[in-house]
Amino acid sequence: MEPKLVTRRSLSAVPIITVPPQYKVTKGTERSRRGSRVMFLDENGNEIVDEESKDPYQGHVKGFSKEGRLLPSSATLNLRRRSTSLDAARFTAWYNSRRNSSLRRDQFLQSFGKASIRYPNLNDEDIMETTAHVATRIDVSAFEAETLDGDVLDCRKRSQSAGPILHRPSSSIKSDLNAHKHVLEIRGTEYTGDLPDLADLTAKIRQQSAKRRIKRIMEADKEKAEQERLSREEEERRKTEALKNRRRTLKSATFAVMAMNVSAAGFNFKSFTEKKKWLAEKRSWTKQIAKSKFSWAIRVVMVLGRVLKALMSYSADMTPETAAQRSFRTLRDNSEVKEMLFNKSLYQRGKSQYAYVPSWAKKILDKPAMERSENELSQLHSMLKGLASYDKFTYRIQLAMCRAMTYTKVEHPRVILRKGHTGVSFYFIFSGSVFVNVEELLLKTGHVMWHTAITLQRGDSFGELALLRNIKRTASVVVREDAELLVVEKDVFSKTCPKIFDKELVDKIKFCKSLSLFRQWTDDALKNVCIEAQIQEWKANKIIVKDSSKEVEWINLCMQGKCSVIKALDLRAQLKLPRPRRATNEEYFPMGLIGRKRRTQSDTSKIWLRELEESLKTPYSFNDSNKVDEHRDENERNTWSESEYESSDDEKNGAEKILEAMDLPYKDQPHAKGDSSYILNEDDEDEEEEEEPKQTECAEILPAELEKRDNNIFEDFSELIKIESRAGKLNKDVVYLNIASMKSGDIFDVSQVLRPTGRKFMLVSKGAVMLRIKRDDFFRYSTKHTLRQARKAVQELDYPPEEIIYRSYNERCAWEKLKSTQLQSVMNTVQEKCIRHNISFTESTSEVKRPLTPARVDSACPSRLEKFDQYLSFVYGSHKVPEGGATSTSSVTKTCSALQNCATKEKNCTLSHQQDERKSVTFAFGTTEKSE
Ligand SMILES: Nc1ncnc2c1ncn2[C@@H]1O[C@@H]2COP(=O)(O)O[C@H]2[C@H]1O
Repeated sequence: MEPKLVTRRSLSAVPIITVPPQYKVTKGTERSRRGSRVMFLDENGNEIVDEESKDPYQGHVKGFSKEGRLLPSSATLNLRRRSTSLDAARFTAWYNSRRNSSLRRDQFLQSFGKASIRYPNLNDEDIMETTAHVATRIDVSAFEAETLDGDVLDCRKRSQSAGPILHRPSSSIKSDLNAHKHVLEIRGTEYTGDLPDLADLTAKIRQQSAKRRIKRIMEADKEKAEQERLSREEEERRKTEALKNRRRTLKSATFAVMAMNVSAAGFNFKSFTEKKKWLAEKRSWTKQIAKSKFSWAIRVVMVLGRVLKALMSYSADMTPETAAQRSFRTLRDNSEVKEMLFNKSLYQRGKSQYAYVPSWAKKILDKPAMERSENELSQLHSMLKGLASYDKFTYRIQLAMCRAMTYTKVEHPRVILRKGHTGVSFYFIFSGSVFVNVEELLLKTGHVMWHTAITLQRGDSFGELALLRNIKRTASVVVREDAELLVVEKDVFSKTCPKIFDKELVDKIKFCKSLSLFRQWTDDALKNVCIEAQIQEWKANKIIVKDSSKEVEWINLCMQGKCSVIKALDLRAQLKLPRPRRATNEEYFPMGLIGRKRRTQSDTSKIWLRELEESLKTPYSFNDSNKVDEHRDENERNTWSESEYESSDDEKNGAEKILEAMDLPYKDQPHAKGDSSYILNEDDEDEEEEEEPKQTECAEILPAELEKRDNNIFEDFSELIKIESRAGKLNKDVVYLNIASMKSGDIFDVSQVLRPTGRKFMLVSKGAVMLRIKRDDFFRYSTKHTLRQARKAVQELDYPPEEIIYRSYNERCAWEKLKSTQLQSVMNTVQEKCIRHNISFTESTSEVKRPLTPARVDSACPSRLEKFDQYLSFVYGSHKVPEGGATSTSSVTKTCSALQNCATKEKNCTLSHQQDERKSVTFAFGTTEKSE
């Protein structure tokens, strides 16, 4: 008997239960009671309908046919439930999971228990085929056991005699249900396929359904949110629209009202324009008033500020000094708290150093020596100034080295020099650091070991020994940190530099010998002082010393050319002149101080070297006739000559003197002289205290800034006056007076050198060559006797005291005033005459009506005075000019006699007490000196 395949869509996924004849079907399962309808189909697949009610039969089947007869035992009843969507979903999940397993399709169908399944993925015909031969074998229990959890029957209740019972298992039954066992039990050995794991299946279905549910919920939420958003937007749009409409309506209403008003009032275009104009004017007045009020307020604030400032300064002047202030001032004056005070200049100097060689300097250093311009050399020189080893050379040697040096960069751990090699260059370290390694003989063990003698860093130099002593390299130099080196070649360093040094030394000694200050000095002492001394050339108008009371490190002597000694007179401060400070002997005679300087040179191009050597033959021509050394013993003076000096110095050539000036602590060691290749060491233990090189942090400075910096140091005098004036247009309280001029052989502020007075003078060059001697050296090599002599010699050279300078200035001012008054009176008389004679003075069209003033006459001298003469002759010429021309007129005579008187008076009063011309005070206003 073939079961009929139910193909109706509504029943498509609903399993059909075939009831074997021997079973009774009990009507009314739990599920059916809850709504899953159970249908009974006959063997043809038709619904069994209740005879009486004509409704589909839903009661239990007790083996009756639809006619109420008992069905034959062979009859088959198809019992089916109405599907629910849940069933279909579960089935799909189940089917999918099974399909993916290794279960064969027929087995699946078998295991599922039905052939009457319709599912889109299954071919109807396939199912038909399969179900045809399996349907008979499948019983209700098998289906029930395999079907979804809700429909699993409790097979334990089943008995051979009892009919199948369709009911929902209770949860307790479900929990310990072991379905596959029952399936096997039911199926016997016929079934060989995989058995579904019900727990897995259930979990999977639940999981999937939960996921779907969540997805559905999320989608619903999303949709809801979207809808809400849309509705909100719509709402807003509607609101805006409404507002717009309202405004539009309002506008049109207002316009209508206005129009009505205007038409009612009778609009007058003229009055409207006037009113508009008036309103604009009113606005501008208001603005102006506000502006003027504001400027008034500013002015008031400024005036108040000034008043307050004045009051503050007045009160500061009037406030008595507190005890603490007084004691601090005393300490400061006595230099006892010198270290405590912040030295700004030192700080600035530190800042201006370079960390690395700047690119512009590298460009210059790349050029051949001959192509480097003077300007470039001075830029290089400015950059190198401050390097300790560079500063030890004299100015001319520094310049020679600047012309010749090259740049090189070496990286760690390169060996720059090797012990025993022939020396070819001398090196300055600009950045980085190097080890100097020497071979050391340990006397205790007899071992020779390499030992780092020193770590050299920025500002140090090396490689001089082999060049100056003409020996092999005495040590190896290895790069410690990547280093930038400035290299000076052997020719320049060992030949030219000593020559320059020798030449300069001879000049220096010769010059010093000609001065009274060094009259009593021995040759050796003089030579020692001169090794350290420096020759410097100065252009006109450069400030050599800005404040003599502070810059006491050097003694300045004029070798050649001229300089002016300037006193900046602060007119406000004249009433309380500073009391000269008396220093202790120790402070000003530091016999134990040590100071050093050095000189070197270098280059590649031989032409410039030859030129330089040629130029060395010309000595500095300092003025011997001007020397103050009038009382000097003629014989003693004659004993000194260049040739004698040279012959007396045989044992020390220029190179050795340079080494001396370089002040190297190791220069006398045997290895440094080439006598031994080892340093002898009695200690076995290496005590290596490596000093960390201090790298100066600083920014790169461009040449322009460098120039500026140099200008700050060696300022222009005219610049200085400009700067001073800038503060308050023209600073009338400070005047610069030229109190003396220096020529060859003069010493600047010599009294300050021997016993500082704290007086401030400025030294300005008019184009000069100066010799700077270190003050410490001067005192180190001088004896009591020579000092006494020096003091006596320089007594006459002191500058006039402040009182005298001040008085001279006042007298000069009085004279100027008198002069101008007299001139004015002459001018007035002349002008009166002109007017009386009704004659116009037609000197030039632009000056016709302008009265002549003394200032104008003064500024135009002498041409103006000539004109004045012409004018007088014109006036008197046409009306009988008296004999003798203009000068014989009474007024002019009167003027001349007045001028004469004034001049005499001035002459008398100008430093009448000072006979020496050095002490005459002339006046410098700005850079222009007004000579009498
Ligand atoms: N003991 C030392 N301490 C510091 N530097 C040294 C010492 N010995 C030699 N040098 C330097 O190392 C350089 C090696 O080459 P030079 O001999 O030409 O010059 C040498 C000096 O500049």
